[in-house]
Amino acid sequence: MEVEIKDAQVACLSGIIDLQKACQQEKLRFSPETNQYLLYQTLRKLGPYVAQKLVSKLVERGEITWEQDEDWEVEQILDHTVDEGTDYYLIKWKNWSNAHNSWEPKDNLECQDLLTEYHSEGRRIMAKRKLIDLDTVGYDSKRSRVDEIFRKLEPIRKTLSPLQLLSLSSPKKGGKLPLFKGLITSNGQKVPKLHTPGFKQLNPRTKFYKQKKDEVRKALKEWETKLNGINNDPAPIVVENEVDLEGPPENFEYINDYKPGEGIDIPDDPIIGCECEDCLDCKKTCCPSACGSEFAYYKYKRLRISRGTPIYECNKRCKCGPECPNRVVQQGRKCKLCVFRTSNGRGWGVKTLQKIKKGSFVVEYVGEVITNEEAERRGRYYDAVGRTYLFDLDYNDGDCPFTVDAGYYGNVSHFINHCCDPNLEVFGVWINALDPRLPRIALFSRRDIAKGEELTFDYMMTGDTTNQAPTLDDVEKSVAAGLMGPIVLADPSKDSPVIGEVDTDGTDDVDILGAVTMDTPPETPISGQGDTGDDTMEENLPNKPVSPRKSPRKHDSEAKSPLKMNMSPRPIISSKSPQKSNLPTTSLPMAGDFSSDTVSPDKNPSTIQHLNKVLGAEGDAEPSAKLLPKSITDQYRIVCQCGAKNCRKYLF
Ligand SMILES: C[S@@+](CC[C@H](N)C(=O)[O-])C[C@H]1O[C@@H](n2cnc3c(N)ncnc32)[C@H](O)[C@@H]1O
Repeated sequence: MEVEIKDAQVACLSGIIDLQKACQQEKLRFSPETNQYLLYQTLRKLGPYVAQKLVSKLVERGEITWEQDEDWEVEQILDHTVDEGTDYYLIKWKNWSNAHNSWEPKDNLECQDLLTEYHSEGRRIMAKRKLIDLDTVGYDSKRSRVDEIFRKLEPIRKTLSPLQLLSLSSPKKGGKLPLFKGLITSNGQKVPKLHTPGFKQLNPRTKFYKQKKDEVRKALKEWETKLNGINNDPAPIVVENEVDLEGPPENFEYINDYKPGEGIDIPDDPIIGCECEDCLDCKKTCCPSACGSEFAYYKYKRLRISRGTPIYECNKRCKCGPECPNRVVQQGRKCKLCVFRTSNGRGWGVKTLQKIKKGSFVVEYVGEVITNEEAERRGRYYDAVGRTYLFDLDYNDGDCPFTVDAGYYGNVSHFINHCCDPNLEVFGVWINALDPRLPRIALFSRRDIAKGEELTFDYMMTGDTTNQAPTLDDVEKSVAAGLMGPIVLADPSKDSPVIGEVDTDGTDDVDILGAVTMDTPPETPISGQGDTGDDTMEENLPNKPVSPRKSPRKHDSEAKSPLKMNMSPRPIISSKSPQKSNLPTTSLPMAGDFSSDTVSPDKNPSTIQHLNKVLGAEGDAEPSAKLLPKSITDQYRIVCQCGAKNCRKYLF
């Protein structure tokens, strides 16, 4: 498919280089905002180390000039390490905060006096003492470095194009970049630094790396304990990073339930509940039916409804007790999950530490419930940093007054990544809050999931119809096969429907009842475990719609629009906005680990204050807002790294 930009034609999935070349051929130029945006994104993708090298090369060639200011003067040497025969020093820069301290190779330093002083006995002891204060600053330094490079390009970034920058890294032209010396001079000559290995580039065999890794492990263990102290689900959370030196995210607070944002009231007092003796037996009068929907679960507490059907669970006014088969999401996550560091640049992810049967409730997506307007505002920031945690509650045909933001307050679902072929499915659930605009978001397994598999859902929730309710035939087959507890999310891509069975193998599993058999048994009793009773045929037939009694709005399962992540695509060529589906993108040639070179929302000084700073009133903006003006931040697209065969290439 092609996109038309004035007279030029470029393939819609063009990378930045092709796009720029095509534009050059057609004598089209990027608008300054777009160029600026692309330049910033390019620097981020390259990471501070490579970016600095390339910028230095341009300075050296005289193609750009560099702001000569008071930066880059060594104030103090704080530490020393040797990596593969090269001496590195941890530098505190004059007029820069500790967050900008960096490791520099000896060759780049021209401050012999300070080096001599450092190596004198007394100085070393002082430096060691200081180092303790600096222990936590390392994670921020890479991001800051890219921002600083970009900031210092300010006067010339309208003329410097990302293509010009990237062309320097071509092996044909440059070969190995010569080491650019004289970076820090004591005689006033200041040029960009070049050789600054960040933590992730340090050799994992060195003493320094190992020391840092131990610190990260310790910090993650502490974070895990903290999370589990707050988590009130029956199953615990494990945290693991076998990939890099990323520590616990900052500015993330664990919560168990929705946190109402400013001016939002989440009702918690349903006006009516059911009077059933046994909710399964009186499905026609129980809560789901009264709300015009279907009974969502089998007695085994696994789904019997198809994608898009609203779930109404029994609530606090209902006569039934906690064992009621219509109380599933409200009983919390029963599956032991692990927050782990992904190895392909997707940051953190979540994997299951137990097998999960198809149709089981896995986890709820919680966060701050905010208004549409606030979501728009925050969305600009998330777009700019290439991450989003916004989830529109647009259950009712695009009418979306509320959004859930799990960016700063969330549970383990905050870390669940997107996949175009996901193993989780999103359902809207109403329990004690019956306001149709305020469903809870529950993630259920859409197929059997193996122990250790990463959990994912489709952020776009596009029109995949593979998850349908079972046909009567499916059910008859499963009953005839003597299998108990038919799981209803039949997968038409397979010859026969997938059937859930009662687990008897004693392995870690979410059993047919949606309850868990774990290494460590859950604290709460597992209700009805081992119940092998069959569901009736009638139970598997779709309920006839009845008039809503309890909920103000009846949901028509045919016409619903699914809940989905809020990631609005925007044009990158700012002058003319092509149609959404034809937008070019910022796919860059180097796939960088975003943890190391992007601005991350969880690295910022505070949550709302930070957002207010970045997105605050026009003219009153902080420097970071200048880095990413609205016109730029509106144009971000994230390249999907899910690796699925049917990958749609972009996260939106
Ligand atoms: C809800 S967060 C998921 C957790 C996130 N990985 C983290 O470290 O906090 C969503 C963000 O994760 C990243 N992400 C999730 N799925 C991805 C995918 N398939 N490909 C690339 N990035 C992905 C994107 O930056 C996205 O905006």
